Amino acid sequence: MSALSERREEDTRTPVLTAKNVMRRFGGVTAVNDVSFDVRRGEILGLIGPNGAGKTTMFDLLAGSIRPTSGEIVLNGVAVSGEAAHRRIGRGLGRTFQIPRPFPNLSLVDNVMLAAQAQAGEGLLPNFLKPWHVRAEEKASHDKALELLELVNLTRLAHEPARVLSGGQRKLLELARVMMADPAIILLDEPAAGVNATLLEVIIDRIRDINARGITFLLIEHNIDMVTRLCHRVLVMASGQLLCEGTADEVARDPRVIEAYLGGAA
Ligand SMILES: Nc1ncnc2c1ncn2[C@@H]1O[C@H](COP(=O)(O)OP(=O)(O)OP(=O)(O)O)[C@@H](O)[C@H]1O
Repeated sequence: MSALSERREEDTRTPVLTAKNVMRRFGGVTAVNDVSFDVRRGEILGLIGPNGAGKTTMFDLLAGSIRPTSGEIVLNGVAVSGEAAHRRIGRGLGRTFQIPRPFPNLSLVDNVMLAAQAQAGEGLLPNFLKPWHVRAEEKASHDKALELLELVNLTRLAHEPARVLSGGQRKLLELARVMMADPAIILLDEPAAGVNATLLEVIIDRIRDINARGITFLLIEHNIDMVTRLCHRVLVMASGQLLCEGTADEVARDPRVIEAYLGGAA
């Protein structure tokens, strides 16, 4: 085997994202307590657990909106715990939010293009110095935004203002926005929440399609049907800790998981 192909093989085996003994306290509350896991390259990994389990805090830690009290986050082989969220986007991490907030009066295509600008941290000076370069970049960005809107079935609405979108369509737009940065991994926060049954099928279908292009997913989801249909593997959190992992069927049968959900409901 050549050095190059060995390197490639190694790359595909390196987890995209790793949490190592991650802990996060808020005052007296330990929201995430000594959690370790890998997100394997190419998989769709689910993160489930009852309310208050620490899932959103874990996402915030992975994406860089908050720092761990202790422990380490490794993204594509690089320790990133001290790095800001926008640096992690540059390293291939995309994140969607439970309640997407597009610019309501801008068209869908402008919303997607703006995501790229925000991600590149664009300054005024380069634009002033090289206007022709900027025009070419804008054209490429516009074309890419249209392609991504097609990928998420929103071509028909590309030039409509984002305010006309339903909750589910906003989630699809968010997916297109996140794809502008060519992520290696996308963290999806409750993609099924507030989405009608028809659009849910479109979202499941689109996530599968994007995953088939080699993009890894980690998703928080309360809709167990969606988790069962989409996820290759599932992690369960409860009271800040990782309770177990397995296929959706395995974790659904695990007495510790049943107890955690029943305990939460009591
Ligand atoms: N900024 C904060 N300040 C204080 N406590 C917090 C903060 N963020 C989260 N917590 C606490 O940390 C714990 C975990 O919350 P988190 O939102 O991560 O859970 P979750 O699993 O995402 O819940 P849900 O499914 O309801 O969204 C909870 O007890 C919560 O009250």
